[in-house]
Formats: sequence, structure tokens, C-alpha cells
Amino acid sequence: MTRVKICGITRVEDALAAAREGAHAIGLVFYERSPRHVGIAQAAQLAAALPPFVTTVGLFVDADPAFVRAVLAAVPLDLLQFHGDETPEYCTQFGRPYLKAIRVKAGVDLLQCAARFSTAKALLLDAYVAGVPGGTGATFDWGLIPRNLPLPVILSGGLDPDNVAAAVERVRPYAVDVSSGVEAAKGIKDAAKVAAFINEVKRIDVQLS
Ligand SMILES: O=C(O)c1ccccc1NCC(=O)[C@H](O)[C@H](O)COP(=O)(O)O
Repeated sequence: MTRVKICGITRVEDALAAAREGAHAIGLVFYERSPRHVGIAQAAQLAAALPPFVTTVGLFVDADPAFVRAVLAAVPLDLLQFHGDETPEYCTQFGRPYLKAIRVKAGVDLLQCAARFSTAKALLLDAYVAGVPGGTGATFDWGLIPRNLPLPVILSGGLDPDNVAAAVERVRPYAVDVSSGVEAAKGIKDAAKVAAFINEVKRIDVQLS
């Protein structure tokens, strides 16, 4: 079964719609320069609204460790996602499970990345776009992903209801992650697109089983 993470949630109704449609995880962006940025109080409300068994992921980009700790003290995050140039030592200092995002471009050695971040629960593979750390809506060449990565792969970057089935068929990831491709506007999810995205993942899973 391919898991689904809906990232960049800012509204309780979007969190609930994602959970209702079967999302396994939601992502909360604690990066001030993102149009999907959430404050600590808002994030606490979002996390509290979720039903059980939906994972809450907190996303950071080269954040001050004190800020990450302040978020952790107020918001019951299940997983941390580090989306910048963090080192393995930085990522492990919080004593929490984490995902390491890698922005993929030609020449990147993903086997080396997996060895470097062996303490991560998974690698989240996103598109490299200069100057923008994430949420770009851009895809990357899925052929750059080795078949034998020793960590689970969360495929991300420019996925949407029209291309996610092809992505799952090609990459066979542990999970897929989407933000722009299911939005009505930046930070505002479109419930119909979220449903279509998750239904496409379910459909291709059945077809591949
Ligand atoms: O979503 C953002 O605005 C964002 C900003 C800075 C760093 C990461 C960000 N999002 C991370 C995600 O996990 C997105 O889902 C991922 O980048 C894919 O985004 P998209 O291509 O828009 O589906």
C-alpha cells in the first residue's frame, strides 16, 4: 500500500478533509518564507483536530534548534521533516524520528545520501529548484532514483491527480507527498483534488497488486 502525505495544510477543514479521504499523514510547514507557513498556535489547533492514526509531520528548513524545540513543546508532532541543508547530527539532536528531504537534480548520489542519513526514517525526494526549498510544483527525473536505496522513499515534487499513478508505477515508493498539486490556492487545499489524488493512488495500488 502506498501511503499518502498531504503537505502544506493550514486550515482545520483541509486537515479533516485529507484525513476523511484517507491521507496517512499531513505536513505542517514551519518555514516563515513559505506561503503555507503555520504559526505554533495554529499548528497546535491543526494537530488537535486530527483523528487518531493520522501522522502529523512538522517541516523545517535550516531552523534554529531552539525554534524546533519550541514547536515540539507546543505541538504533538509525530515526525520531523528537514527540508534544508541540515546535517545528520542536526537532524538527530531532537531525539525524534525524522525524514530527510533531498532536492534531486542530475548528479546527486542518492545512495550516498541514504548512507549519510542512515538515521532517517525515510528519504523524501523532491525536485531541485534553485532558490526555493520546496512546494514548487516541479517534478524531477524519476529515473535518477536507484532501485536499491536502503531507506524507504517518499516521492514528492510536482505530483498531482493526473501523474501520481504513473509515478507510483515507475518508482514504487513507500509513500507519495503532495502540496501544490491538490491546492485551490497556495496554502488552501481543494478537497476534490485531494480525493482524486488519493483515489488514484488506491487505484494504481490495486492494479499493481
Ligand atoms: O510547501 C512549501 O511551501 C515548502 C516550503 C519550503 C520547504 C518545503 C516546502 N514543502 C515541502 C513538501 O513536503 C512539499 O509537499 C514538497 O516540496 C512537494 O511540493 P509540491 O511540488 O508543491 O507538491
